[in-house]
Amino acid sequence: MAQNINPSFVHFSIFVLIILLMISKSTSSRRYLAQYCSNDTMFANNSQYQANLNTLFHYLSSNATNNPNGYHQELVFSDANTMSDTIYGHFLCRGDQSTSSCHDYVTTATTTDLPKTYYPNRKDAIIWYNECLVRYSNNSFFGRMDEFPAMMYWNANSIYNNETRFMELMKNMMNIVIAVRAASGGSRKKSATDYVNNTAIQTIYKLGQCTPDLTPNDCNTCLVDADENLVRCVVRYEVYPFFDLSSLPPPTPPPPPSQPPSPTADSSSSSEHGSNKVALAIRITIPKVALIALAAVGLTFLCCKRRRTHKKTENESEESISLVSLLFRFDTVRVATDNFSDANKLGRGGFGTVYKGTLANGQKIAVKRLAMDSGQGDGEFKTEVLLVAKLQHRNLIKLLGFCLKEKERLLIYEFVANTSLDNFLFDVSKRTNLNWETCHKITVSIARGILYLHEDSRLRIIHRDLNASNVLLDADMNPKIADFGLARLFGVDQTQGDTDRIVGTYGYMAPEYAMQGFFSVKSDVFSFGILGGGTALDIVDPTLSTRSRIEIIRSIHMGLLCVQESMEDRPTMSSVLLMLSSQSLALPAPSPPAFFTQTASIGIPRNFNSMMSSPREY
Ligand SMILES: Nc1ncnc2c1ncn2[C@@H]1O[C@H](COP(=O)(O)OP(=O)(O)OP(=O)(O)O)[C@@H](O)[C@H]1O
Repeated sequence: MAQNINPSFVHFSIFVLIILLMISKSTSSRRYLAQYCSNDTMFANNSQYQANLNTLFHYLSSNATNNPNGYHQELVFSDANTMSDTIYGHFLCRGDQSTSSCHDYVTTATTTDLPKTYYPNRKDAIIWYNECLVRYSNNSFFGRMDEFPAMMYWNANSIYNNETRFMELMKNMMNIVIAVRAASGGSRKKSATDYVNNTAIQTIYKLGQCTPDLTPNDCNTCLVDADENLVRCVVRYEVYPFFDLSSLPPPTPPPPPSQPPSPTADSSSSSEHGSNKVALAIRITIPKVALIALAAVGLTFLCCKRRRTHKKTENESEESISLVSLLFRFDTVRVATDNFSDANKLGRGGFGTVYKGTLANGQKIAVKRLAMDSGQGDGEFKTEVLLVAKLQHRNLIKLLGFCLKEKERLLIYEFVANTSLDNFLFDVSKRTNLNWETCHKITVSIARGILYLHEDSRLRIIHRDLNASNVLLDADMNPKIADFGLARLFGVDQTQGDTDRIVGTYGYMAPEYAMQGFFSVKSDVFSFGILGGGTALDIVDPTLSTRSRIEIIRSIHMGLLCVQESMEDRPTMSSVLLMLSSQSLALPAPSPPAFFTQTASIGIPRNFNSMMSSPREY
C-alpha cells in the first residue's frame, strides 16, 4: 500500500497519474505498462512531421536489430538550418534483455503501440514496457537531466513491518552495489542487477540502469537519487527474479574468516553477489530483519533521461553515433576550405565537387559539396550520412560529419592523402609506385572492407558502385572504400533487392544489375572481380619474379571467378579473402565471364586455362 512506501513516491506517482498516465490497453503479447503523451502539441495528418516520425520509427526499429547495447538515439529533421519538424527519439532496453527481445519490443512500440497511441497525433510520447522504453519528442531531451515525464508502477502487496529497515536495505543495495557497477559499465551499457539472498525478508531482486552515455559520476548520482526521489533513471525491485539471473556477475569469494565486520558494513546490507563488504553486511542484518513478515513487495519506477556528450571514446559503438553529433556548421566548413576555393578543389565526381580543407585544430578534411542538381535526394543523402558514420573499418573511408544549409549539402570525410586508385592504375608514371606487393595488399584490404560491409558490420550493406575511383589510398597506400551514397540498407537476412533506378559504373556492374536492376552481395563481388583482377592485369611486368607472377595469375583467376555470369557461381567475399590469403588453396576453373565478348571484359588471355595448369611456365 502506498502509505508503506516513501511518501515522496506517492506524491510523485499521483502527479504522474494526473498527467495522462495510461495503463496498458495493448492487446499485443508485449503489453506496455504505460504511455505518456503531452496534451498540447499536435501534428496534422499527412504533415512533414508525420513523415519524419515514420522515418524515426523506422530508424529506431532498424537500429534495434542485433543491437548489443540495447540503446540508440536518433534525430530526424527536414531542414537542418531551421531545424523544422525535428524529432528526437531513443530507446532503452533493460540490461538483461537479449538483442532479439529488444528488437521485438522496439518494433512493437514503433510499428504498433506508438502509432496507435491513445492520444493520436501528439508531437511527443513515451511508452514504457517492463523490458524497454521508447520515447520521441519535438523538443530535444538529449543532454538534459529530465525529471519528467516519469512513471512509477507498483504491485498491491506491501511491506508489513519495519518498512524503514526494508528501505534502508534497498538503498544500500543501490548505493553500494548496483549504482557502482552500472556506473562503471562503460560507454556502451550501464546496467546492473543484484539480489539480497535473505530468507527472513524474502529474496529481493533489484536492477538499475542509466543511458550509456552518462558519465560514471552522473550515472551513479542518477541511480542513487532515483532511489530516493524517483526521478530520471530506470530502477526496479521485486521479491521475485524479474530479470535474467544469468545477467548477474559471478559470485565473489567470501571474505577471510578472520576479518571482523566493519561498522559501515552493518548499515550497508546488500547481496551475497555483491562485494565482500556487502556479503558481510547481510549476515549481520539477517537477525535484525528476521521478524519482518513480508508477504511481497514490488515497486517499479521507470523514468527517462538522456545526456548527450559530443566527446566520443575510441570504442564508441555504432549505435551511439547520432546525426546531431555529426552536424558541422556551414561557416566552419567554409572557413576550412577557404570559401571552397579552386585551389582546394580535389576533384569532381558524379555528385559534386570535392574540396580539401583544414579545421581550426589542424585536422585535414575532404568536403564533398553536393551539386544541387546531382539527383541525390534527401533520402539518399541521409542514407549516406547514417551508413558511413556508423560503419567503421580501417578500409572504409570515415565520415566525420555533414552540413545542411538551405540547399547546400556537404559531407565531411577524413582526408586521404593519395587520392584514388584509378589515378595510379591509369597513369603510366604513377603506376610505377604500384609494385606487386602493394597491389596485393590493396586487393586484400579492399576485400576486407567489402567483407565487413557484407557480413561483419551490424548492418548488411551492398555498395553497388565499387570501382577504382571509389577506392582512396592513404599515405601508406592503405585503401579505403568511399562513396556509400549508393549503398542500400538491409535487414540482417536481406542480401538482395530490386531497383528500378540503376546506379553504378558500367564496366564494373554485374549483368543482372545492369540489365535487370537486381543487386546483391554477388553484384559487389562482380565489381570486386573487375577491380581486383584488373588491378593484377594492369601491373603485369616482365621483370617480375616467378613467385610474384604466380600470385598475379592467382589474382586474375580469382577475378575471373568473381565475374562469372551466373551469380550463384561467384564466390562470397569470405571465400575470396580465403583464396587471397592461402596460396595453396586449389581454385576451381572459372566459367566464361559476363560480357566476355565485349570491351568491358577484364580481358583474360586466350591461353589462361593452360597458364593455370602450369603457372611456372608463364
Ligand atoms: N576523402 C578524400 N580524401 C582525399 N581526396 C578525396 C576524398 N574524397 C574524394 N577525393 C578526391 O575527389 C575526387 C572526386 O571524388 P568523388 O567521390 O566525388 O568522385 P568519383 O568517385 O571520382 O566519381 P563518382 O562520384 O562518379 O563515383 C576523387 O577522385 C578523389 O581524388
